[in-house]
Amino acid sequence: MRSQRDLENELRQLRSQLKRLTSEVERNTRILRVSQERELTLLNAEDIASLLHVLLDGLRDSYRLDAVSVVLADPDHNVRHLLLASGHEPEEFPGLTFVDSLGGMAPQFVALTRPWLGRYMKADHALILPPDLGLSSVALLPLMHKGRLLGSLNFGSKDDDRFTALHATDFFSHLGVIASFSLENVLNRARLLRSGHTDFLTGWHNRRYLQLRLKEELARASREQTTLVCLMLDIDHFKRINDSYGHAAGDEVLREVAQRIESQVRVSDVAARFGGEEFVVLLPATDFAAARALAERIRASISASPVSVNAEQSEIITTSIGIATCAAPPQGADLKSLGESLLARADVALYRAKSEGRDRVAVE
Ligand SMILES: Nc1nc2c(ncn2[C@@H]2O[C@H](COP(=O)(O)OP(=O)(O)OP(=O)(O)O)[C@@H](O)[C@H]2O)c(=O)[nH]1
Repeated sequence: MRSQRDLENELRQLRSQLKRLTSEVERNTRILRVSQERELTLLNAEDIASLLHVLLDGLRDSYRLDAVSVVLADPDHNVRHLLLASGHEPEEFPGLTFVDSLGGMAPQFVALTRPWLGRYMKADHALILPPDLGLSSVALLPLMHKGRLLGSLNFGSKDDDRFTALHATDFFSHLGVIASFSLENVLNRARLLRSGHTDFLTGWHNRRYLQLRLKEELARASREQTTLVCLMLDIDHFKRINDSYGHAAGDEVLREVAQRIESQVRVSDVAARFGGEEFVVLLPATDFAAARALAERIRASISASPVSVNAEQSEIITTSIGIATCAAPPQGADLKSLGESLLARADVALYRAKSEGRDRVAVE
């Protein structure tokens, strides 16, 4: 039979075990509650800026992290412009980095389809989480949309054991999915607000408008039996402007280039910003010789005088231009594929102008 003392000992042990378990359950309940609250805040974010605040500051406080960062692939600067259009500068969000491509940011990005947890290595992770914070472990959560890696949400801790390859990653996967969904949601809301036919940066028409007008102009060319010419223009080595002077300077250059093109074309021409640093001009009822002369004038007007990149500095900007022509389409022609082929041929010519040395006009 067990003695009174044994029983008392056992009871004491049980009590302390119960206390430990209760506090563990309480802690887990608290973490679960905090996680659920955070997830709701993420899902309810109404705009990009609020979402970024929740991701960067909210998650850091809720999960008591030493650092949080977000890296987003934004090669066409679309996300940055949506952010600017909502009245916020990217610089307001320390911890947010935009890149043209994720490759080279961290070796794990090559195949980041699930969260990666492990040691913080300066050589591998300095571009995504600052090396001067004394971080010891990291969790990299992929931000995906339709199977494509859009970026990553990154957690850093000074604690070696906080994120290790031994940890279960279900919690992080779930959070990554919620964060990705919330990001796509606020981006779509912002895009909707700005949909329409105007390019926010230059005030020019955008690609959607160009595609509509292209079909209309081809229909007219078919009706009136005239030729339609397409100029596709791309700024040379534009990445260098962004890299040397920053994104805002790059934007200024884009605006100035748009103005210089505009000053050369007729009101009846259709000019649009086609993509990042690419512009398209459609010239209805124009013959090839006139179109080529105009392309040369545009090219010369852009490189003729330097463009200011900030209050003190300016740079000579050059452009490459590709020209393609569509002869009067026969009645009943497939205008959609004619339009696609015209743009594609202008793009091939543009590519040739680039490969032949840039700052020139090339013909299909
Ligand atoms: N500031 C700014 N940069 C943009 C925008 N859209 C695209 N870009 C940048 O434009 C650059 C285009 O670079 P690339 O396609 O490598 O071409 P490039 O440097 O112009 O070189 P080439 O075309 O080969 O002469 C990328 O760095 C984009 O991030 C924008 O709206 N604003």
